[in-house]
Amino acid sequence: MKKKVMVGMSGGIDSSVTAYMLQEEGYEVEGVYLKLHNRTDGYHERNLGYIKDVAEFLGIKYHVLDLSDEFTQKVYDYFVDSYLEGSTPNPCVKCNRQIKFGAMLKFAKEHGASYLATGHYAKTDGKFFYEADDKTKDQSYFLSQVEKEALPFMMFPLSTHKKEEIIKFGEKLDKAYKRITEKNESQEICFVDTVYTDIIKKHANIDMPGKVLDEQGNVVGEHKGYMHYTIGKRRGFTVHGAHEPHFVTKLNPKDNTIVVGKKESLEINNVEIENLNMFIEDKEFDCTVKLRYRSKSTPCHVKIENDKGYITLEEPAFGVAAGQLAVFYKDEKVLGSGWIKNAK
Ligand SMILES: Nc1ncnc2c1ncn2[C@@H]1O[C@H](COP(=O)(O)OP(=O)(O)OP(=O)(O)O)[C@@H](O)[C@H]1O
Repeated sequence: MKKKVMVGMSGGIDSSVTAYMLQEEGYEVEGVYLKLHNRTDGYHERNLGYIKDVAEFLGIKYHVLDLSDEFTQKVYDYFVDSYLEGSTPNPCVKCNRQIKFGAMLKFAKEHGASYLATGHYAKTDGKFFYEADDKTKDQSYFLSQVEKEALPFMMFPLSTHKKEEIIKFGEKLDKAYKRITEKNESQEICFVDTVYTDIIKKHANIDMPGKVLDEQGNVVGEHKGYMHYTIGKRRGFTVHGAHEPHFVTKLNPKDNTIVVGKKESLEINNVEIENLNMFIEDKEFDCTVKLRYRSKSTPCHVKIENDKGYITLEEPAFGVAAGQLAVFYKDEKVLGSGWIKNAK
């Protein structure tokens, strides 16, 4: 009997090709579309239109799973609250753990699927995640908080293929392919159409001018409201009499002040992390760490004690923000990750 694979279908080219490839490989494929937002602007109808075309072409069944309440609670509210608290969120990491490889995986298992496949660019052998071959598309950073129990059920068929092959496969989808590729490229964060402040504005007054402080606490300028800034930002505030660029080093939501300093004040050598998700048992090890998506990997030493991690960097990093994720790598293998609490 053919093994069943549930494919998370977004209506985009990557997940459509994922479904097609798995069918060609001989799996019984079913699709599932997650309704993640309560949008009423035709967004879901449009995506479901693309999915219907692909499903008809492949002759597969697809489901619609409404996870909007769970998504609001676990991803959207966390996103808004983080900015209110002066930290920088990573909603895709939360979504992968709780929604896509939490609730969607549960749904796949309940429907008799042996695997859940998505169009993510990453690899897994059931025990670890690895970077995708195409490093410019790699999404292993965003997957590193997924519970290790989920890994044996995950499949990422795109990760071993070149983009040209994916396009070739896509073209075979014919009419469905043409419609999918007519739509805009998907955004970085699925619920942010423009900039993050447009979302925060719906929940808080973000335009509250305040004082810019130097590292000694002296008032040196003005800003537009602390929620407009993230660590490392260098524009949108004034610093009287400054000749060199100044960067945001700290946000103080309590008194709506921001602290700025020169480039060297962004330098950090030690990072404390919490809520770790580790794929190895070691409590002390050497590896490399990414402190932001797309940042370069920095060699480091890690010590884990009482569910907290202490990272000593071998070379300084700049502009590390509380709330972002530190992801550990050994070459292409993801060893685990934790949320950044402090950096100094
Ligand atoms: N609303 C959704 N419902 C079901 N699965 C989804 C949904 N959104 C994303 N996914 C799955 O997660 C994968 C990665 O999501 P991401 O938003 O990074 O994809 P993408 O590169 O835009 O992919 P696609 O071209 O398939 O839209 C998708 O390829 C798809 O398999």
